[in-house]
Amino acid sequence: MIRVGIIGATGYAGIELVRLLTQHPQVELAHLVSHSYVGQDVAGIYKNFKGILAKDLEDMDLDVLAGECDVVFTSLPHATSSEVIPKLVAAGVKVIDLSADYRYNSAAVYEAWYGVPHPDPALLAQSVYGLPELHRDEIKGAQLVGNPGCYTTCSILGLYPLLQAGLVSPENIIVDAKSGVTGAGRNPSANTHFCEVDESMKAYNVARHRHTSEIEQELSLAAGQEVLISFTPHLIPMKRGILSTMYANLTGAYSHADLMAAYEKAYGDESFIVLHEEGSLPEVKFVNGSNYCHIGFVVDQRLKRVVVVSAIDNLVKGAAGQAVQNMNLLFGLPENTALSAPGWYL
Ligand SMILES: NC(=O)C1=CN([C@@H]2O[C@H](COP(=O)(O)OP(=O)(O)OC[C@H]3O[C@@H](n4cnc5c(N)ncnc54)[C@H](OP(=O)(O)O)[C@@H]3O)[C@@H](O)[C@H]2O)C=CC1
Ligand SMILES: CC(=O)N[C@@H](CCC(=O)OP(=O)(O)O)C(=O)O
Repeated sequence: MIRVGIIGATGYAGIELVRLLTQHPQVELAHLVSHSYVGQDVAGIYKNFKGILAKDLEDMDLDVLAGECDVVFTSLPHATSSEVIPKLVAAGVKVIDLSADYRYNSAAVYEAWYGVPHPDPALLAQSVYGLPELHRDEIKGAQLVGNPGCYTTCSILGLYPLLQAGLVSPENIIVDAKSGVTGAGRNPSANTHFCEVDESMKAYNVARHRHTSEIEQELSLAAGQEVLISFTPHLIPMKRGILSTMYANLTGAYSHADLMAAYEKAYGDESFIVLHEEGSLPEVKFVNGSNYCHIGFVVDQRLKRVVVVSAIDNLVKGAAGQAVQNMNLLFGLPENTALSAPGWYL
């Protein structure tokens, strides 16, 4: 059995990890770490676990935790993860971090977008970006995986094959994305209060959201040249789900079938990518509760442009599910172990 520890287990992404891992046949939930709920049973905080999981939350010494686990998931805020991870890595345990602290290839880019110097550039250089569809082989041999962000997973997966095949121009790409409110975490704020969000919809952090840099990092690798994008996130009144609508200029007179061939080449064997046939587009209700990313697109021949639509559940493929997918890779298990259930739909 794989002995798992989760730091930040009572946050929205952390508790989704707990939910998914209770169904994993190879996992023993060894330690659930929390600062705010020490000594309390997880089923007393999240009552959906009543009768299913009885496990007290602990505040643990990191060396003891590392010694009693084979892998530790850190599901903490940015800049908090990097306070604990160097110690865990030094103790020899595998770490999958859900924050942004180990996602970047460049400490300077992290500093520019997060406003703080990276605390450990040497460790950042050793970490692997945990998007299995793009970096599977590197992930298998990693000790530290930087699990991608939610908007970024949805957007990169939607555009990557077209840039890799040179079917769209790397210039003037627009990513317009909408997220449910769990993307902002469990701590309530004025912006995420029910009365602020319900029956409304708003763009935020326009032209300055930090996920811009993460999407650009991976799309630049795909295109083999620098890609800069316009990225506009929106908050909408639902709990889960992300829908990205992306606009890119075609480099030639390509048909739907031409572009579909590039997607099939890139994703033909992928367990979690679902390509929609011509005339069908993704919706968040198709993916919520699941680890799948649905992708569909329309070729606008009039404007020589493609409009790509992709959808994920921010808490699953956008966070905890993808982290479990990475764990499966790290331990040589079938990648879809405990993750193959379809979305909830309703
Ligand atoms: N929500 C989402 O859709 C996604 C989240 N992520 C990332 O995953 C990580 C966790 O996110 P999420 O679960 O949404 O966040 P939450 O705010 O819901 O949970 C974070 C948890 O971290 C613990 N914590 C420890 N130290 C601190 C601290 N100094 N300040 C606040 N919390 C602290 C808290 O638990 P306790 O007090 O018990 O220790 C808390 O429950 C973040 O880095 C986030 O950016 C990534 C992709 C998607
Ligand atoms: C709706 C909402 O607020 N979403 C978050 C993104 C959540 C996410 O993916 O997380 P990382 O912070 O780990 O990159 C935001 O815009 O900041």
